[in-house]
Amino acid sequence: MVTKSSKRSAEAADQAGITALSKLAVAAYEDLERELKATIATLEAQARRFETAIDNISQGICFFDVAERLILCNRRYAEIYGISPGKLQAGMTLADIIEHRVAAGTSAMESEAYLAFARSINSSNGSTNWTAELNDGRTIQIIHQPMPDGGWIATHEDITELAASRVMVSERVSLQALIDWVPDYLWVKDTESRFVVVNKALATDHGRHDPSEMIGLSDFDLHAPELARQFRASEQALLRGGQPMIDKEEFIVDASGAGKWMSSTKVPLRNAENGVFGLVGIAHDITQRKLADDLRSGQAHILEMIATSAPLEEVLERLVRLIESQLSDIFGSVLLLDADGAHLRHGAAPSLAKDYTDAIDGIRIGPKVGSCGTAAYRREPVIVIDIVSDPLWEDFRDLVRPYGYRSCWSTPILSHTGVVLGVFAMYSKTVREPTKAESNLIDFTTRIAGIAIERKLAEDRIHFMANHDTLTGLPNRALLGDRLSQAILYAQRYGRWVSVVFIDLDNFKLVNDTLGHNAGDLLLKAVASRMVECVRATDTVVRLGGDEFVVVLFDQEPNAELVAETLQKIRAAVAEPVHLGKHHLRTTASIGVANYPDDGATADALLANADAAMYRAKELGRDNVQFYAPEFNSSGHERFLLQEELRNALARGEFTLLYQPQVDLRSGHVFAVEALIRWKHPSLGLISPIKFIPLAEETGLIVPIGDWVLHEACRQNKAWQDDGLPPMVVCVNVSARQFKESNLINRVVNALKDCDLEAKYLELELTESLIMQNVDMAVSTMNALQSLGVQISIDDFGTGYSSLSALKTFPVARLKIDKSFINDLVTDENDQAVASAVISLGQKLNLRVIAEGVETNDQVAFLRKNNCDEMQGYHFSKPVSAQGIAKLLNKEQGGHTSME
Ligand SMILES: Nc1nc2c(ncn2[C@@H]2O[C@H](COP(=O)(O)O[C@H]3[C@@H](O)[C@H](n4cnc5c(=O)[nH]c(N)nc54)O[C@@H]3COP(=O)(O)O)[C@@H](O)[C@H]2O)c(=O)[nH]1
Repeated sequence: MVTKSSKRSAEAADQAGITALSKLAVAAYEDLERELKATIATLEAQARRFETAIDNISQGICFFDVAERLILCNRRYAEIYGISPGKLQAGMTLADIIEHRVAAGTSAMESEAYLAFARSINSSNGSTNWTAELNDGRTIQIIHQPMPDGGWIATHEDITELAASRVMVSERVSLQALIDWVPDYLWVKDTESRFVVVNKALATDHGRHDPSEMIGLSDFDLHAPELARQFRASEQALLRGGQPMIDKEEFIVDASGAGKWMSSTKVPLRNAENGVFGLVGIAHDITQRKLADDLRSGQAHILEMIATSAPLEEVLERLVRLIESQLSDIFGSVLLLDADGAHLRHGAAPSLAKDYTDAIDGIRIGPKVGSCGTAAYRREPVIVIDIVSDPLWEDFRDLVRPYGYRSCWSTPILSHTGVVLGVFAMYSKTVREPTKAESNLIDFTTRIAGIAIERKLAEDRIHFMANHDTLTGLPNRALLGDRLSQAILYAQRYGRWVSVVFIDLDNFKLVNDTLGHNAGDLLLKAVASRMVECVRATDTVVRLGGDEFVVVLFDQEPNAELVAETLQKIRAAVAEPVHLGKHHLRTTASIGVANYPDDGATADALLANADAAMYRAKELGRDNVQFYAPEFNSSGHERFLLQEELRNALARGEFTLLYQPQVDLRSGHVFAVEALIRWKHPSLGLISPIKFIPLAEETGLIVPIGDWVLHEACRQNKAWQDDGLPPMVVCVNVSARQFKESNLINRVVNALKDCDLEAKYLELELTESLIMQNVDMAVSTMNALQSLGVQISIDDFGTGYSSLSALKTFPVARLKIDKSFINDLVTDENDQAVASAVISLGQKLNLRVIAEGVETNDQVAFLRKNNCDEMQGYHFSKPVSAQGIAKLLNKEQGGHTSME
């Protein structure tokens, strides 16, 4: 039971309890509040740390509640979407934020579409990873994680660059297979010239098994530094300038060490903003085309060299170098076959060891002389695969060993007529046969080398012919000037003499005319080689033409006697008989000498003076030596004066005629006279026609002078007849110039008419050489003269070039054997041969033959014995005046002067 006190006390106790409880409650609340504050502070600190932390991560992050309100987002999120952080407040709806993004151009889609999309992925169970392609071109990767309360957390990462590389990588992966099929090099490089994409061809040639091994490498990892620098420099320029490089030829060395010519094209790569972010390259191996081009242009160049007469050594060297540039491990060599046809001489071997080429220079060809000597000998290619074991090289193995050549393929170089000109050889340091390409190049080289060598030989021949006499092989006039000038320079420098010797063979023409040109040629050759034997190798013997020679005695002691000794040697050598079958030909020489410096300072002066001296030798009866004397040349001035005098001589009546009788050898009676002109100069005295007739010819004065002779001879002949002397023929010499005058016939007709002389008493003497100048014209003029009744004879017969066939057609009555054949008739077999040949020729052609210059009984006896018809000469009478002839004929009529 409950009492009052107990109730009160119970109530008091309740009050105290309540107070205590309330105190406790207050205390508990305060504790709680403190704790709560502490907790809140802790939480706030955590929240700040969290915010700081999420603000510093590289991804954007955002939290949304179930009502699509923003709880939290970091700074990166604001950055990614281009919204100022101040605008992004907690509590903003997703729709608001999307509006901001649309406005900033950083939305992937329109607001409604985006909201729908966000809600759909938020309603899915798990997280969603997706990429948003923003309107501004960036790619954002978003991982959306729904929360159990219906809100969500999402991270946003800008993966634009990554996406690009991913594209590249994925494209690369798909392209790789494709580009690996391409045989050319294909690659992509970044802006640092590092390979990003490489095809198999490029990787393999640069020693990489897989193209991926090349990624990240640069040219410095593939090529020599210099080449790599060049590539980098050009690529950097291309990347900077943005201009492509098209088909540039570049030389590289690949991993195997082989050199290659590439035609490279490099094009800059541009992104959407047109910025250059790399380059793509493609390179095509043009080594073969380049070699073919080089071969073609090298070939053309070599042919041009040949055509422009470049030195043979240069042509051959170029040729060998061209071949070597086309091949690897090949050393070319050209050896030339010597003129003796037995030895090989160095031609060109620019890459062979010099000691080796020196050692084989001059090697004799033969059946077992390595590759080259054997090829030249056999006239066929000799392919030695291994020098060490091939028996052909047995004798040369030790020679070649130090140089390491192991195979040698030699092919003869042939002329177009198949003559061996040399050999072309390819040496290799490996034991092998030639490849097809090498064989083709061997064919090409031997052909071109053949052309070059043949051309050189032809040029040498032409040069030799231009400077030498073909008959004797002696230098000719062209070379004379050069040699003489050199000799003068030398003599000038060392105080020596140069002797210039003019040599003219005496009566050479006779040999030619009587025994034929072959005999003449043999005589000239024999005489030429004898002259060469008489002088030193440094002297020069020149044939000027015909029977004229010049000897230049080089580096002479200044001593005329020593020069004379050499000349006497030459003279004696020339005079030695030359045996031609049964004939023993003998000739003599008229020699004139002029010495530098006494007789002339120049080549021309020395030659002119030596010539003048030679003429003096001729004048003095031939077969002698004359040293030049200044007075010889006064003849030039003399000639000039004479010419002036000659012009007036006719008007002044200074000419006169002498007559030389011609005698019939059988009856001994005079039947004709030859009219011979004389010039009686008032102060110079009697001048020989030998001196003035050539001058009259040269000046044309011979025409009026010849006219005067014709008239005077006809007049005198008629006068003799009128004086009662027995009628006879008067012979008048007609010179070449006169004969060519178109009105010669009229002149003759006039002379006969004026003098009232019957034509049959006039005979015209024409020289053989005059007739032969123009046979047709001569024959027609002779026919015209003959039809007048005038007789014609051929003077100086034997000294010209009449052919028998031509002679038959000449309307001539007589042949006159030149007196040069009569001079030594008794002693000289040749003269005898000529004289008797002319006599028998006359008999055959039914022509009378007269010998002129007959002086001795022996000559007369020979002529009679050989049935010569007539003679003229000092033996019977010298040329005499007209009165002298009258006296002589009167005596003859009285029976006192015949030859019997
Ligand atoms: N166009 C003309 N030419 C003429 C004329 N008159 C002469 N000539 C030619 O001049 C050359 C020299 O003549 P010339 O000095 O008169 O000599 C002649 C004779 O004197 C000489 N001869 C005669 N017999 C002998 C002899 O026994 N011994 C010897 N040493 N000489 C002799 O021969 C000359 C005659 O020669 P050719 O005429 O060949 O018969 C001479 O070429 C004359 O032709 C003229 O008017 N016109």
